[in-house]
Amino acid sequence: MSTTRDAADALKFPILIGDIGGTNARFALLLDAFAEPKTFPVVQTADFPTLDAAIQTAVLDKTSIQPKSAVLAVAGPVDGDEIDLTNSPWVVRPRQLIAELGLEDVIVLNDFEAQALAISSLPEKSREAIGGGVPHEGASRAVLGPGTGLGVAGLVRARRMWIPVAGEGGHIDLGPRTARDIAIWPHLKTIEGRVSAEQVLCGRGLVNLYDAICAVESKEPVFTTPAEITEAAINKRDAQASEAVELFAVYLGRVAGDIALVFMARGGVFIGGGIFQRIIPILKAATIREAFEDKAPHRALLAEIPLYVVTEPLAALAGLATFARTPRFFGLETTGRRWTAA
Ligand SMILES: Nc1ncnc2c1ncn2[C@@H]1O[C@H](COP(=O)(O)OP(=O)(O)OP(=O)(O)O)[C@@H](O)[C@H]1O
Repeated sequence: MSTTRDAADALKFPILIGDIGGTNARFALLLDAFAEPKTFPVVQTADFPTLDAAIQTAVLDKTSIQPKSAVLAVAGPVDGDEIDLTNSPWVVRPRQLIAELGLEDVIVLNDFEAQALAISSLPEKSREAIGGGVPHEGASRAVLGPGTGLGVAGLVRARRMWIPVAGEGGHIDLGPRTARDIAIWPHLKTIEGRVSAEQVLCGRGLVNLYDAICAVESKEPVFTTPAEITEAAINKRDAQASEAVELFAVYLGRVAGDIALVFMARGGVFIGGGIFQRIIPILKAATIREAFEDKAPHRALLAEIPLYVVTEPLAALAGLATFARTPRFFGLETTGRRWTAA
């Protein structure tokens, strides 16, 4: 059973923070309210049988600091005392973490809440603008992150707090817009007949898009992983891989524009996640920007909204750290998601 303590109740330092994706897990320790987080090397979830083993090996065995609390963000719905991860066999058991790691308090959030927390205070050096637009300081923001899946969240400003809104926005429909799209769409693998955004805008989605382009061109696909496709595109070794990466960015710009409309995100739309960071050198900003703004009858509105790529790989950890230090600045409901030692 989780307790009903409020998020505004301060956590005791040192605080272990963790961003646990389907592929990678990133950890840091927060010694006090002012120190920079002490980060640890990124680990692959597949390399450890359990989360507890990963924390023990990747963090606790590397330091003499004993955390008193933990704030973990996981890719999966947080319900109950056993939290399954969507794309990994790990199960998060907060009661077990408290008993075995000597913690007093554990908060488990959704990974896209963490991305939303990250964009509340992302420094300029950790982002790169795609085209124009001017951020409105007190306005809402939004974040999209293609990784193992496609995460989407809004960050709404109300009552002098930031309120992360993490839904399932990665599963909205993605439709064709250009003649080229119309040629490609029939070849995309669907989910129960739908081309959802996540069918295209994530690691396996990039492979889906590449395969569809090969089918249109009557070419046998030569690559099977997202990394092979981006590597071939970066080195200009393969026309279909290059087009797949270019269209991936265009479609992401298109969905980012939709999300901007949903949240009226005059504070900016941010693209996070590992894949986009890897393809920054070959991104064509003008075509992504055009896809973002192509939203009649609201083109003028979109033209004012900034679009950013998050360039800091540990942005979510920084967001979790900001929350862990000052939970009262965030409207985050932790009922059923905060566990305390008896
Ligand atoms: N060089 C690369 N180019 C493109 N995609 C890659 C590359 N390397 C890994 N990927 C893909 O990126 C995805 C993992 O994304 P990311 O690095 O953001 O991990 P993650 O944080 O665990 O993701 P998530 O939080 O969505 O589960 C996987 O689908 C992987 O196949």
